[in-house]
Amino acid sequence: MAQTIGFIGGGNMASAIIKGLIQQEIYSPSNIFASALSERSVDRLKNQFAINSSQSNEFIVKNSDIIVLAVKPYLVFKIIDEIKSVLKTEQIVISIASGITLKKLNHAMPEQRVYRAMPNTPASVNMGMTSICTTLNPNETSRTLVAQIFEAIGKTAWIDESLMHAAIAVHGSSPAYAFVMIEAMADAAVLEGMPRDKAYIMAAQSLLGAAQMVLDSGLHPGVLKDQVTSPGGNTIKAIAVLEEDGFRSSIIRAMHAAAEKSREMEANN
Ligand SMILES: NC(=O)C1=CN([C@@H]2O[C@H](COP(=O)(O)OP(=O)(O)OC[C@H]3O[C@@H](n4cnc5c(N)ncnc54)[C@H](OP(=O)(O)O)[C@@H]3O)[C@@H](O)[C@H]2O)C=CC1
Ligand SMILES: O=C(O)[C@@H]1CCC=N1
Repeated sequence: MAQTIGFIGGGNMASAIIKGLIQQEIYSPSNIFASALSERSVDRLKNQFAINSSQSNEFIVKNSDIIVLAVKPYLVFKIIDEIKSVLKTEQIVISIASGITLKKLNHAMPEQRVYRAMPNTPASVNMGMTSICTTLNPNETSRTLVAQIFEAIGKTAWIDESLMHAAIAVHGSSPAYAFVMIEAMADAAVLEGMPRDKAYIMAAQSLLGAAQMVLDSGLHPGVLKDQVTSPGGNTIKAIAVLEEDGFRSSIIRAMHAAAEKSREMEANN
């Protein structure tokens, strides 16, 4: 494992990864660096994680073996311009920004070993999913280092860059769809009289369990669904309403919209 890791941008996604890395003892807080724009965020990073935080991106680059670009996509090339003079040859740089291609990253940092990754916020509880791609050759040793970081905080997949739009839709953005579903399920339970605090736990735990069954059993989700739906029972009544209301097609259209937005961002950044 590389000795130090630095995040340029210390917001939601960087914080989720930092939390996971510390919890899994992959890096000690003293070996993690992170920058943010505001003093308030710099203080939060220091107070929350006891890491080295700063408003200076140069400070992060100078102290880190691996640099993670974790700013909003429109800022990525501005930041690269800013840190270019202090970047070391062959330094490992991972961009997690959506819609920023390897072609453009490589062009902006020709001397560095560049990776593009799409993580998600469940990294904060070590249940992340990260897709990774690079143009570096298959036996490049830094691949292992990069994979180790994300494997420590969840599952990883090496993908062709052309699949990044799908990856963003299916696991980058999808925690948000799940949170909306949990909120809606809890509201429905509250409507039926369940206390709200219990309702959130019940909704979240049942989705967590269902997801774990898909991963552990290897069974088709439809088979697992059939195991819940007793003939003439409660579940099939609910499924019938979901189908009437276009639940599946709504998800498919929503994810297509996320992927389309990603394509648009690639074209414009
Ligand atoms: N959120 C998510 O679930 C996911 C996000 N991503 C990608 O991660 C990236 C970051 O997203 P997210 O964490 O949600 O965004 P946030 O807005 O939460 O975080 C952005 C961070 O960048 C900091 N920042 C802004 N300008 C600068 C600057 N000039 N120098 C250094 N730091 C700066 C901000 O500082 P301050 O706090 O002071 O404003 C903030 O800490 C995006 O490119 C996004 O596409 C990828 C996968 C999932
Ligand atoms: O919404 C976004 O643009 C980022 C990328 C995936 C999750 N959040």
